[in-house]
Amino acid sequence: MCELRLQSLEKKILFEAGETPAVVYEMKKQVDSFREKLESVEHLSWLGLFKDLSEGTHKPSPFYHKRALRKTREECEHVREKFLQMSSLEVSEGVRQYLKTPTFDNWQWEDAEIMVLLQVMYTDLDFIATFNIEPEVLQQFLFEVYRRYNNIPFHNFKHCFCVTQMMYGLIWLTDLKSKMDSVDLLIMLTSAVCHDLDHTGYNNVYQINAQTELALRYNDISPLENHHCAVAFEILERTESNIFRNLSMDQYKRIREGIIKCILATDMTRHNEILNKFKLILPAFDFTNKDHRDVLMMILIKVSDISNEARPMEVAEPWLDCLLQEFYNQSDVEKLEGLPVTPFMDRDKVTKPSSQTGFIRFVLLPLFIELANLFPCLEHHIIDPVRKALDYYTEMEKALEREKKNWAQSENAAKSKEAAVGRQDSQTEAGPEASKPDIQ
Ligand SMILES: Nc1nc2c(ncn2[C@@H]2O[C@@H]3COP(=O)(O)O[C@H]3[C@H]2O)c(=O)[nH]1
Ligand SMILES: [Zn+2]
Repeated sequence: MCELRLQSLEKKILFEAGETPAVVYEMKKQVDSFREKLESVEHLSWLGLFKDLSEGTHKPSPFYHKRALRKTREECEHVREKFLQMSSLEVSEGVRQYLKTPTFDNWQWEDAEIMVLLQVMYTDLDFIATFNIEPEVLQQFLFEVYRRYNNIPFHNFKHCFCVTQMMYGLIWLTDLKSKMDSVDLLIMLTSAVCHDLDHTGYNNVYQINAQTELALRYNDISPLENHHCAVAFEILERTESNIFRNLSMDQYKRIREGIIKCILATDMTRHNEILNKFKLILPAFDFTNKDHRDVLMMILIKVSDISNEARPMEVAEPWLDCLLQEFYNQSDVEKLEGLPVTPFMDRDKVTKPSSQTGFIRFVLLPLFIELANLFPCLEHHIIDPVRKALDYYTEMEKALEREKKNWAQSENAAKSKEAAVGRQDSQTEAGPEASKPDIQ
């Protein structure tokens, strides 16, 4: 409204005075800046900073604007400066060891520090020395990766870090350094770093149903995963951020093939296909067999990708809140746009515990158990916490059911009481005659 009025005023003045007066120019600037502020902080509503006025009315309301996902230049420059300042500092031995465990708490670290921790992983796996990666190139690569993760609730830079950190932890816990060569390990870590680049918070089903640019580009075949992978190689195309620039052509080819395989394996529609392949080779698993190693690498990135529940409850639970925010947002948008609504994302159908008990029982545990068949030490590190989480959410689900039942009962009791009072009132209103038995 305000903007329209300004436009018409501006036109009038331009017509009469020949140029835009300073006062109108100033007002225009203020309107622009206010609009920008509104759009760029809209996504923060999931933090509870903004009230959703439609709450309780079941009116769908997307909580972040599709245009406001990208990081601003200022934000990136600020983090980059901090990262570069910190990158020369020595990270203590205690932190380096902690970084190798699934109990690591990502919420204690800000983005610039996370970039330093990623640098530590490349260093401590000896990649810097083995593949002759220059520190500035690794820093530029990590910065480009940071820049191309969007400001969305779940598939953001912190998720990229968690997946990479779990992969890093699994490599150490299972002593993969003694079983696979450095190229494979480099493929695994870098795939984890890049696996969700430029995710916009809307899954493949949405991309396909909404016929987005990505779905059109990739013919509905894993549009997101293909995109994450393409963005990874866009970053690696540039000499200044190409951490593989000192490798031989053959090594580069092998790494490219490996990264593509790993990132494409994160499409959950391929879950059963990949898990069944792994189950088939498991009884005679052979680390010298390339096909076996390839399947294991796909399983490891899949496990890392969905491993939040393998972490301590204080770390895992906030991640579930973030995931549900992203799910609910997608289903709200689907409702608004008249697209089929993805059932497991629908706020009218899914609760926190119902989402988790099903996911843990039917997806997480069956996958994790197979990996632990190959590496029994993982039972304690990643399966025990997942079982605990399952108990926790099963209890929460029961409590919720009880509450629903109690609520329904008290609602019914209130209704019958109201009805009884209503009957009494109507009898009194009709007067004593009305309550007399009919004697005719
Ligand atoms: N319900 C539930 N789904 C999860 C969890 N972690 C990962 N996922 C799902 O698994 C999917 C893995 O691939 P995506 O990142 O596309 O999207 C992820 C979510 O849909 C979790 O803890 N709970
Ligand atoms: Zn992911």
